[in-house]
Amino acid sequence: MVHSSLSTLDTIELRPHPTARDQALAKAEIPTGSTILKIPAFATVLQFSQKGNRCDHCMRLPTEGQPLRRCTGCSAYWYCDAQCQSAQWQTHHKRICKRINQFTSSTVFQGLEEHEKMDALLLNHLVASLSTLPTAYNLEQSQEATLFLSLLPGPSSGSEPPLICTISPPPKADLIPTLFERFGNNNFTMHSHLNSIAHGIFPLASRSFNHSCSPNAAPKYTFSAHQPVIMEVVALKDIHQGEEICIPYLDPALTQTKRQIFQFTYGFNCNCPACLFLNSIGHIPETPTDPDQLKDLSRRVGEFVNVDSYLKSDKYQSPSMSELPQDLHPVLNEDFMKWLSETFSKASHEANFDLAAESGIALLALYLLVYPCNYPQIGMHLLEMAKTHWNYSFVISQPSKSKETEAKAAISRLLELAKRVLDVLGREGDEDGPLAEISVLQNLLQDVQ
Ligand SMILES: C[S@@+](CC[C@H](N)C(=O)[O-])C[C@H]1O[C@@H](n2cnc3c(N)ncnc32)[C@H](O)[C@@H]1O
Repeated sequence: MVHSSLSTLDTIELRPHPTARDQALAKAEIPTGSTILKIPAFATVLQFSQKGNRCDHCMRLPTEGQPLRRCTGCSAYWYCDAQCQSAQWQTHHKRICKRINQFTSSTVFQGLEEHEKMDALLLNHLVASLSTLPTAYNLEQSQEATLFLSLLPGPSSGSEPPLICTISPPPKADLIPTLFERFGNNNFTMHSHLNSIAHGIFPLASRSFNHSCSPNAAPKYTFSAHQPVIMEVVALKDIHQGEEICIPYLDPALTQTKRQIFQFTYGFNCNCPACLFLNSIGHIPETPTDPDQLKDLSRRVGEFVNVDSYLKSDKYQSPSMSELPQDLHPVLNEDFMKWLSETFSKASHEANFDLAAESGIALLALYLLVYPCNYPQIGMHLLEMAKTHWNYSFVISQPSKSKETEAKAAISRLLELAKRVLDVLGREGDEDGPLAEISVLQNLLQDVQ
């Protein structure tokens, strides 16, 4: 049975899928950049690295002159102001405030891996909020709760984490395992400008979207005062009526590890063209260690992908991964992307411009090969390339007039491409993100004499 909150959506409808139960199909034409679904988080938990840096409720960073206020009961949760604190108190904090410190310092909790600790806290936030329903744990009183229970369980999640809150009456014995077996399969890692900050539950999105390594849509997260985080699923390209809408469950660049993660965490094998091709290769050759061979691979992947044409022409079409010749298969090794990314970053910071330009182009080529067009990683990298070019041309060196004109044109093109890609997903996450940065740089570029 399709849940009522889904049947009322005017963008998608669920249809049976051969192996994934259902799939979300576009009800009408969906243009690039449109919002397909917009929903608030049902339960969230901040990553430990973000604790005390962001509000535990709305997840915004504090504004200048207004430090976060700490819960005086437990000292373990931080809020923008009384409104955020009160909202979270009502939804779940009142059930856990007194016990949270004892819980997090217990040997059971301390013995968990980092991600298990996050799951434990998220589960507790979820259970505590179900206990605050008009009749405790009567899930029929919450559309989101019944929808969460209707989600597909993961293959095996291990033993469920301990609970903090003991509510009277306690939940039925099978509720906690039933919730927890849906965690691995359905929870989202929430991010701001590609940095992960929290985990969250968004039942309607979980019920709707299957995975693709070449997704036509992606989730973004927006923060606003006193509200739970909002997830928006945005079309990365024009989606035709009847087409399946898929999002990425994992970074498509995880060429070697994603297969295992799909099997163990999600319980399926991805049969997208890229995964079928990667499976057909079997073992991806090691990345060479010889610097000349690495340089040669970097140059040739750029040629294969035709990065020059991407940078110059607006009619660029990236080649399919399956066309990659055998002698270039080592570029698909995750170590190669890691090496390129580290080389680019180090060279940019050390103002080694030739190396930064060379590795930056090769990394862009690899991104064009593994990511679909308009994927935010591509836009973020184009912005980094523009900033590196800027630093070299206008901060570090004193260019001649002709070199300056050349540099301005190259930087301006990189910024234009970065904006074009990032505009598709649109503003998300924290204030002053990459789109704001692009606009500042574009204005500054106009001022360069
Ligand atoms: C978050 S749910 C997606 C919604 C699901 N189709 C449903 O009907 O509820 C995730 C589960 O859907 C299935 N799934 C998602 N993407 C898939 C894919 N590309 N191929 C096969 N199964 C997939 C897997 O069982 C996975 O664990």
